[in-house]
Amino acid sequence: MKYILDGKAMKDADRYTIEETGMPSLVLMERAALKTLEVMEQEELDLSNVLIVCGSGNNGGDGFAVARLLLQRGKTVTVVLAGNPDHCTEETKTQRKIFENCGGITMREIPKGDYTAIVDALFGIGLSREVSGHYAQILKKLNSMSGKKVAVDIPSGVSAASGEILGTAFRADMTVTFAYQKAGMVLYPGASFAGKVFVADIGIYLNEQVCGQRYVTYEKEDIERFRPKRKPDSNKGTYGKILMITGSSGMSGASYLSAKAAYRTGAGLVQIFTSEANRIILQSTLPEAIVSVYTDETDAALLLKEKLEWADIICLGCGIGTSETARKITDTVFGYLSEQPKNCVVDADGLNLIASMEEEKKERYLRGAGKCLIFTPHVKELSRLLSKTVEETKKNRISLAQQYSENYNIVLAAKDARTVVTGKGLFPYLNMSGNAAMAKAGSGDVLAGIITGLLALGMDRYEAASLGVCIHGFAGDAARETYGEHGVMAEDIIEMAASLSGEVNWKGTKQR
Ligand SMILES: NC(=O)C1=CN([C@@H]2O[C@H](COP(=O)(O)OP(=O)(O)OC[C@H]3O[C@@H](n4cnc5c(N)ncnc54)[C@H](O)[C@@H]3O)[C@@H](O)[C@H]2O)[C@@H](O)CC1
Ligand SMILES: [K+]
Repeated sequence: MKYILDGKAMKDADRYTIEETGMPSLVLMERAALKTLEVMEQEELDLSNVLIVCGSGNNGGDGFAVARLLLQRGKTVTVVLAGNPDHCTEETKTQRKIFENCGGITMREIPKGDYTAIVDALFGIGLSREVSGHYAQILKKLNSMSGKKVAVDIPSGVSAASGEILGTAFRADMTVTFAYQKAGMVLYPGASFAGKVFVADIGIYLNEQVCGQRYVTYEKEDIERFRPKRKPDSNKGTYGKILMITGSSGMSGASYLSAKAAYRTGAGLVQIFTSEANRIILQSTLPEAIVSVYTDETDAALLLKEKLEWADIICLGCGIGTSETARKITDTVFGYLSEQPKNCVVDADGLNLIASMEEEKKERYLRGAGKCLIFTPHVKELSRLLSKTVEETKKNRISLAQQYSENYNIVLAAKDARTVVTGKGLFPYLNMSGNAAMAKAGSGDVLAGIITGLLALGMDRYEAASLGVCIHGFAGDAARETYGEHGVMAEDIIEMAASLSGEVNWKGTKQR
C-alpha cells in the first residue's frame, strides 16, 4: 500500500520534515539531486552534453544541484535560469552559488545545440497557475528538441493535484519524483507527460495530520496481503449467498460474466435472477450457478422479494436494461435495502434506473440504503447520478465522488482510466493498474462480479471495492500480456484475476 499526494499535501510533508523534525532543506535538496542523477545513470542516459533548465523556485534549486554533480563528474552541462534571479528562493540562490563556485556558468537563454539529455527543473509542485509567455515558449522549445527528457519531481506545467495541463507542459521520458507519487502524474493527461516514473526516497515523511489530498493505492503484492484467506474448515455457506440480479432478454452475457467473476473471486454460492430467456444458456455455460427466472407473465418484483430474503449479498444491474420490468426490479431492491440493509453492488442500468427515479423516492432510498451500497459508475453513469454534465463530472470526478460518498455514505468506485474509490471519512483509493485493452464490453460486469465476490469473502465495502478495482486492473494487465493490446476479452480478465488472487501463479501451477 502506498500514498499518492497532491501538491498541497506534499508541501505539507516538506514543511513537516524541515520545520518540525529539523531536517535542513538543503540536505533534502542534495538528496533529491543525487537520486535524480542516480536514476539517469541507472537508465543509461547519455550524459555527455546535458541541458538543465531551472526556475527560481526550489525545483530550480534541484536543477542547479544536479548540474553541479554532473560538472563534478566531468560532464558538459549547460544551465539556463529561466526564472527571475531576484525571485530565487534562498536554497536556489545557494545552489546556484555552489554550482558557479565549481566552475559552472548560468545562462539566461537556451543556446542552440544538440543535447544528449534535457532536464526540466522549471516548476515543481509549486506551480500555481497557467504557464504562459516566456515559460510556455521554453517548454515548447524543450519538447521540440532531441535528447532524453527528464523531469525533476513533476513535469513542469502538469498540475500536481489533478493531472491537468496548465497551458503547456514538459513531455518527459522519465520523471524522478521525490518521496511520494503526485496525483498529477498518475491521473490523465498528466500521466502521459510523466513517462516512466521513479519514486525516490529522500527522507521526507508524512505528518499524520497532513493537509491537502492524500490517496491510497495498492500494488500487486497487496492483493495477497489484503485478500481474506479461505478457512480450512469452511463450506460453501461460509462465503455468503450471493444474489445477482442481472441480464435481460438478449443480455445473458452480463449475467454470465458477473456471476463467473464472483465465483472465481471466491464466492461460495451464486444465484442469478434473470429473464426466462437466459435460463438455458446460463445453466449450460455456468452450471455452478442457481438460475431463477421471471417471465413476462410473472410478477418479477414479487418473486424477487423471496430471493432478497435468501441472499446475504446482492449485485444489481449488469445488463438488466431499462425496461419497465427492470424499473420495478430496481424499485423493489432499493425498497427492500432501505428497510433491510444488505451489502449490494449496483452497476450499469441499476445506476441509470436509480438516477432516473423521482427525486423524493430516490433521496429516501439513497438515505435508507446508502450504508450498504457500492456504486460502480463510469463517468456517464456518474453524471446521471449527480445530475451534471459529462464534462463537469469528468473534470471534477474525484471531488464529486467524495461529496457523494460523504452525503449518502455510499462507497463509489468512479470508473475511468484511473478509477477512484471513495467512502465516507476515508482517503480515496486511486487505482494504478489496468490498461486500454480492458476498454471492452463486459469488463464492467467482471468488475462488479469481483467486488461482489470480495464482499462474500467478508471484506468491508470500501476494501472490497478498492481491492476489486486493483485486482481487475492487474488482471487486465496480465491479459494484455497474453492476448495483446486489442485481443483481450472480458472473460480473460476473470481467468487472470483468479490466478492473480493467489490460487495459481502466472504459469498456472499451484503456488501453495
Ligand atoms: N526543501 C524543499 O522544500 C524541497 C523542495 N524540493 C523541490 O522543490 C520543489 C518545490 O519548490 P517550490 O515550492 O519553491 O516551487 P517550484 O520550484 O515548483 O516553483 C514555484 C515558483 O514558481 C512560480 N510559479 C508558479 N507557477 C508559475 C507559472 N505558471 N508561471 C510562472 N511562475 C510560476 C511561483 O511563484 C514560485 O516562485 C519540489 O517540486 C521539488 O522539486 C526538493 O528539493 C526537495 C526539498
Ligand atoms: K519540473
